[in-house]
Amino acid sequence: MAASVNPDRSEWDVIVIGAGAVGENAAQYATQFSDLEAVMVEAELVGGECSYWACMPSKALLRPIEVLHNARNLAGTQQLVGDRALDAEAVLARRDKIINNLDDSSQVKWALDTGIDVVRGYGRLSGEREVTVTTADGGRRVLTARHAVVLDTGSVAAVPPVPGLREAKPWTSRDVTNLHEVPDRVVIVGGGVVACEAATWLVGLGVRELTVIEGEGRLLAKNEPFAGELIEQQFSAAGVTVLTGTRVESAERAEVNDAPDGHLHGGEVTLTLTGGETVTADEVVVAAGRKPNSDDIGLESVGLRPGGYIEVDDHLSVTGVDGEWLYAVGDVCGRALLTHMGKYQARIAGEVIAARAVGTPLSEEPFNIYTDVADHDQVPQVTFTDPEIGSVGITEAQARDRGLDVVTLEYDLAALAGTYVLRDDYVGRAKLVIDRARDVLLGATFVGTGIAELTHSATVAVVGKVPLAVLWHAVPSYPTVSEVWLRLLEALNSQRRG
Ligand SMILES: Cc1cc2nc3c(=O)[nH]c(=O)nc-3n(C[C@H](O)[C@H](O)[C@H](O)COP(=O)(O)OP(=O)(O)OC[C@H]3O[C@@H](n4cnc5c(N)ncnc54)[C@H](O)[C@@H]3O)c2cc1C
Ligand SMILES: NC(=O)c1ccc[n+]([C@@H]2O[C@H](COP(=O)([O-])OP(=O)(O)OC[C@H]3O[C@@H](n4cnc5c(N)ncnc54)[C@H](O)[C@@H]3O)[C@@H](O)[C@H]2O)c1
Repeated sequence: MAASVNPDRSEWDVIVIGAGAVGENAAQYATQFSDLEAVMVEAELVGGECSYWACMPSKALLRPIEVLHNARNLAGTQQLVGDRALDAEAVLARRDKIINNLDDSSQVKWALDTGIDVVRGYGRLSGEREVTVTTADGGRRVLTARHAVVLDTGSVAAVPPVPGLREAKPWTSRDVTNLHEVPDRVVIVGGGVVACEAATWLVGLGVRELTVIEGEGRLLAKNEPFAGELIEQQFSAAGVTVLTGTRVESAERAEVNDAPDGHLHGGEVTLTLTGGETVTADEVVVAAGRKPNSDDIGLESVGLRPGGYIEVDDHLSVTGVDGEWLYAVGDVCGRALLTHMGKYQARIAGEVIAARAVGTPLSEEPFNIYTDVADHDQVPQVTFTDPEIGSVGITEAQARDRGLDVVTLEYDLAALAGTYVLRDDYVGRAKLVIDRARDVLLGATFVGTGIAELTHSATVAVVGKVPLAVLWHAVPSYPTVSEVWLRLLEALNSQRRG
């Protein structure tokens, strides 16, 4: 949908460069309770990576796999589904519906209906409060902001500097979430969140030979160690080869093509690994982290160095720029590369912009709407593997690295009545990291079916610094997975009495 904005208009109160889910929130929060007017400049699709190439398509692909696995592992439904495979075509069709066939009309309509303008084109800062937009036809449009410019330019998949890898035109997260053909043999470079989720749906969709190569000593290295270990066990049981502590030395692909996202990018590809071992596959997926989109957005025009994550303060103002007019939110600020955290930052930035525009002082009280608290060690995340991983706060290793005196508790989730009825072969584990002196939770990790929704209870406990003595009175319903709270607190009580 073409954005219906007066082509001669050049001034708004707020300009947001990048209309990802995060940029949309920044524009909304800056304008909804103020007299400010905002425009979003978008080079591709309004809704950004999350809506079309990341969260939404990936979760659309994973959901049928989870349902099938649950049905396969439950006497009664097991007899119905047997070992039948998913209807891959139907799963891909549902994925396409969920991403609106890469059509952003409904998101543009939302913006315009909300009173937020949209300018299509590539935006670059070209001075203080000034953005120059290059349109698809090569035209240029200079926009000025009366109050603020917000950078929400996101990130792209980082391709490690391995000889031959870039030339092999590997799949990235864009291809693997938008796949249209299911390769027979796949090798994934990286063993983090993107890799583990993608491995889950690739196997579910029928990839016959899958190898995951992770440079660190374990999968999902940012989580508590048991999370990656449980996922590795599940992958091995599904026939996936997991090579940890292994790096790719070189890649070779004789035939490459210009096929669009999600189609094979050439003939077979061979990766040579540390030690000289080789892996050959029909497609290679690079899932080795992200790179911020900050190289070519005009940062130099306001005295900042291009490239890298853009540093912000807790009001999401870009540091090193005077006048409190430049903000950065979402992946490009590097605080937490997650949609929900980016949107939280955007809500803060929007409120700050609206307040500063009318001279309202920003509250310095804890837990106000103008200050980023959660990005400091209170970030929740759910990884939708099978089993799922939910975590919030810091791990035991992070706590100990900071010299904190912590108590840890672990519990086998399979030992609960709530999980016993959920799935016949339940596999799962929970861990709490407790600050001994303050008797509050610093971190929690749950691995298991049905834990995604449990994660928020831990987030409330961590952010609210709920004393464990108080948590004892938060009684979990029976029989639910939440009963793990009771078991963990019982374990703590016995430790203390013991
Ligand atoms: C495979 C995958 C799965 C994921 N799943 C989850 C999940 O389940 N949950 C979760 O919380 N997070 C998930 N993430 C992370 C999440 O996608 C990102 O954190 C989120 O998209 C960041 O939002 P953003 O608005 O900052 O950036 P983006 O979504 O990247 O949006 C940036 C926008 O800016 C535009 N843009 C860039 N430069 C310019 C410019 N110069 N001018 C104009 N427009 C520009 C881009 O076109 C884009 O639309 C996933 C990521 C991947 C890769
Ligand atoms: N469910 C979710 O919330 C979800 C899902 C997907 C992605 N994300 C977000 O997207 C971001 C990007 O995910 P990601 O998985 O790309 O990054 P990541 O940082 O989580 O994992 C990348 C992994 O690749 C490994 N690696 C890097 N270079 C390598 C090499 N040359 N050889 C082998 N291994 C190598 C790293 O050691 C690391 O473990 C994450 O920060 C995550 O927050 C979130």
